[in-house]
Amino acid sequence: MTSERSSVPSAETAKPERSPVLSVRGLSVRFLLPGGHRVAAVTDAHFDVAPGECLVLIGESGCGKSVLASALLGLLPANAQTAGSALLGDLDLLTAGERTLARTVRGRRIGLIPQSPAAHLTPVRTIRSQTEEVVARLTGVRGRAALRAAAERAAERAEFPTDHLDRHPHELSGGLAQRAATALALIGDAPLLLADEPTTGLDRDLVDRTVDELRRHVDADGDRALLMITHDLAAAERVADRVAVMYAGRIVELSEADAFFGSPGPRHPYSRGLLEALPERSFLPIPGLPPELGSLPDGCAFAPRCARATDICTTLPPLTGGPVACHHPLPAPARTPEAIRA
Ligand SMILES: Nc1ncnc2c1ncn2[C@@H]1O[C@H](COP(=O)(O)OP(=O)(O)OP(=O)(O)O)[C@@H](O)[C@H]1O
Ligand code: NI
Repeated sequence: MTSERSSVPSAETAKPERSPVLSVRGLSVRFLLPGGHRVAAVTDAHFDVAPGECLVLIGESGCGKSVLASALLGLLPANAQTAGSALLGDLDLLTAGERTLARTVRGRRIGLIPQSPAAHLTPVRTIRSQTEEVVARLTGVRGRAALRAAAERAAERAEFPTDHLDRHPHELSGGLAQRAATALALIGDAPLLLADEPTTGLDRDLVDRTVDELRRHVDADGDRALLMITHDLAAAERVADRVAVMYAGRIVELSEADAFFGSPGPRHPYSRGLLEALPERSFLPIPGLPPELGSLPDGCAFAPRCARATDICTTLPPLTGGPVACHHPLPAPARTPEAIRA
């Protein structure tokens, strides 16, 4: 997918001097349960998302991806405790009050592309009235004619056909509902787009179109970034500049997408297993199951499932100093002169 991105100033040109759109440091989330039990849903996450960049977060069901997204949006339930920081510009999302988050962050500084657009859209109102309402709330546009025109522009921006604006959500196909939800998410011109499983339930063509559109919205505005969560590794490969792999609440690998999906491939044995489990690769599932987040082992949580594990894996592998939190990462193959030239 690199060719589709090559014409735009993406991560390579955008990254070096400009400050990140989002900077997450030591983010942890614990759920406190009755009886003193604690669920370590997210542990010590560190990552940046640069202007113009798409970072995709992958990992098996239950590993903490959505909890991480909820933490950024200030939407964790009352029994959650957070640590660390998540800077969006100069605002720490983890310590900001609900009033700030509701008034200035959700919709305005973070555009949320929902998992299930049908559930996110109000069923009893037309797309036009919902779009006009969001335009009125998030922009300075006032007056009937101006709102109508602005809503149509918002629809066009997400390639939602304006002649469908007077329909209700149930009268739309899955793809059009996703575009309507995307149109709403883009209205606030938020610097960060956050998409948690935006392609669930869509067929392959629609998955491709949806992620291509997200990519286009990032490329169209060099200051914007996308953090996308997905199970769908093909969608991740299509859209990502970088990939973060989460296992049992920790980001265990953070790699350039080209290296991850191409050569040398994933370096953490878990990420390698995820990719190799795909039908078009070796189609071999990773043996065993992920651990309970309420009772994690002391060392590497993947060790019990890992063919490369040794005694040292009972200690926690640090992520610092490299992109892979593993005592025995897969080697980066020696680069031949041909490969370097290519
Ligand atoms: N309110 C809560 N109280 C206790 N535990 C919770 C709560 N919300 C989530 N969890 C736990 O946090 C863990 C991470 O859940 P999360 O929804 O982030 O997973 P996920 O990676 O998004 O999975 P999926 O791919 O299925 O969406 C799960 O083990 C879940 O049971
Ligand atoms: Ni989730």
